[in-house]
Amino acid sequence: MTDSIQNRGAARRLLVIYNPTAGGSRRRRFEAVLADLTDLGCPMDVRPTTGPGDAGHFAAEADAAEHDLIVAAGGDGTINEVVNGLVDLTEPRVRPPLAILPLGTANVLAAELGLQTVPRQIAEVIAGGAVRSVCLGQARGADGQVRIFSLMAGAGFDARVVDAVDLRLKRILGKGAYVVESLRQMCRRQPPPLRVTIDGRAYEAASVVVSNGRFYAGRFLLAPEARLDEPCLHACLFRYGDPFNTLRYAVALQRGNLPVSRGFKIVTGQDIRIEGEAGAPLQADGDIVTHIPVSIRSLPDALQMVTASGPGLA
Ligand SMILES: Nc1ncnc2c1ncn2[C@@H]1O[C@H](COP(=O)(O)OP(=O)(O)OP(=O)(O)O)[C@@H](O)[C@H]1O
Repeated sequence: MTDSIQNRGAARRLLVIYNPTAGGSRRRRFEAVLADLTDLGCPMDVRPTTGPGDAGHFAAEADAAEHDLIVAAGGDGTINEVVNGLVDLTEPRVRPPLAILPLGTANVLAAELGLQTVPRQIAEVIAGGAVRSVCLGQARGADGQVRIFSLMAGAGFDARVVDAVDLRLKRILGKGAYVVESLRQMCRRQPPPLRVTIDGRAYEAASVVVSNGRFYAGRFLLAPEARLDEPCLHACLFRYGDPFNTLRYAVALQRGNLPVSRGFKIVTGQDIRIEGEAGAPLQADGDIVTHIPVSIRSLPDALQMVTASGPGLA
């Protein structure tokens, strides 16, 4: 499939799955990219979503005979839905590769793939960027449902923040809403530690983020050795959960030195089990998808993606 799309010669035929509410509506960027794609000769069908779930259904219905590429236009949540629609583990069939048009607040996957927010650059990557295999993660939660993630899955502090963040405030403040919720969560009761088992070895942590890529919450460095095209998950273990250390971790993340901070450790692995207080939430790619206990594993070469030459690729 990769070769056929690159050797076809003709402009890529696109199916654009568009979340009009992403990032508090970045309509101008969206329209500028579509205009540039038209300039570059790409024929396209645009399918706007009307609510949660649509993006996944549109992706699952995509037909490689009609479209050469799916373009997920939205934030990391929309991209996650599209990825879950494209990767059907029970009934594998040929589906078009995925490109992204970042319109969200954090756009972590765009950062991994080396995409900027300049419309012309985004359009050029969609129209002509190389197609590569990337690895994904799979989380099976307490409800038995499988959810796929491209970036990360987290339990503990960050999942509680994602779970409780005020979505109306997010529309107004963007990332600032997460800062407000983080401060609120710091003042709340600290739950018992998580037990994280990585390829058979057990660890204890206040929080864990299982990362498939390098970045977190934008372009902040979390797991420097992680690469999307390598089949290995990086379990980032936060030993402490008290307010002082949580604040210290947040400052270190901002400064780029979290990976060498005291009480932070990265353990790589393929199979990861997270246990702890029953019913505690698990976030994947920035949305709550299930609850612990959860089993996570790496899915090698699970998806074809259009990329620039980003830092998140080996
Ligand atoms: N038309 C729609 N109306 C309301 N919600 C939608 C619609 N389409 C998709 N959604 C939901 O919006 C949620 C958030 O979307 P998305 O993550 O793309 O944007 P964002 O939250 O602004 O960006 P980021 O993830 O970078 O913070 C998704 O989980 C998706 O289910």
